[in-house]
Amino acid sequence: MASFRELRGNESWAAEAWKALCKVREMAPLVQCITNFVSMDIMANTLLAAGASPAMVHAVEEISEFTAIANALCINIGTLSPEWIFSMKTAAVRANELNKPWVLDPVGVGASRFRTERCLELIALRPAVIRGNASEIMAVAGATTAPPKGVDSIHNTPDALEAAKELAKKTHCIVAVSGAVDLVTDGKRVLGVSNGVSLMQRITATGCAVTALIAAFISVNPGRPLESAAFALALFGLAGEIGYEKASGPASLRMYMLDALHGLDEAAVYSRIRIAQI
Ligand SMILES: Nc1ncnc2c1ncn2[C@@H]1O[C@H](COP(=O)(O)OP(=O)(O)OP(=O)(O)O)[C@@H](O)[C@H]1O
Ligand SMILES: Cc1ncsc1CCO
Ligand SMILES: [Mg+2]
Repeated sequence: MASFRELRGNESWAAEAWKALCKVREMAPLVQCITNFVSMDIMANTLLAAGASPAMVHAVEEISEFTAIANALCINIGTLSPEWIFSMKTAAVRANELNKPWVLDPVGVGASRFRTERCLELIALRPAVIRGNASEIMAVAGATTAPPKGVDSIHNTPDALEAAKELAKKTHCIVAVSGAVDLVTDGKRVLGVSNGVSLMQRITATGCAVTALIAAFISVNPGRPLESAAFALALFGLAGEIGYEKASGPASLRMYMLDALHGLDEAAVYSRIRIAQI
């Protein structure tokens, strides 16, 4: 196989994605997750399958000590309640104090005033990455006033591109929009990731899981949040593609996808990662 430096275009993205995955496997970053009840299982299993170490810790009494030992923090507003919001904000502030990266998943934002206002307050605390589906990113950016369909998207990622860029510029966060082609932007550059299978949308909380994976990838490459987000999305999508080869529906896809993420090897990553600068 050609050396990393000789590679160009998609092959060089693949080489970097592989390197990033190896680093996650080597360093096994501890990812603190304050996440919704639905997602806890698949999120923890996704992090473990990728080689990271998950911990679902949300009691406010523990935040000061726990965020201090975590390598990254994932905050997800899926099953929001007032006590959890307090934990989320406390953890985000603690992560900022300690210079640890944190990512935000704005699940179902736009569905209620409570959810939208709390989400905007969290964004004001400056996550490294905001990852949502197209409808969520458009709602956060104020680009749609149409009520969302709960936690599912009613838009495609190209519909959200301008909103994502504006949001990234305004907030100084990386914005990642998941869908058939995932889009990741810092407001200027845009990376498109076309790995994945549509059946992944039929498994609850795959989006939540990939947001936590982004946190793991950023923690091992803190200077490169844009690329780290793209690598996590691409590798998770690739695991979905490989899992799909054996799956007969969403339940078996969930199982085979986790197996595929655990077993991802250099050959598969080099030949199948699809990332492009748009
Ligand atoms: N049409 C599609 N084709 C291929 N992959 C897709 C498609 N839609 C979503 N995905 C992939 O599925 C994963 C979950 O993305 P999705 O946009 O469904 O997240 P979400 O709506 O936030 O999900 P959840 O709220 O259930 O966690 C991502 O890895 C994404 O790339
Ligand atoms: C189904 C569901 N409801 C709140 S959070 C969640 C997980 C997918 O976002
Ligand atoms: Mg979601």
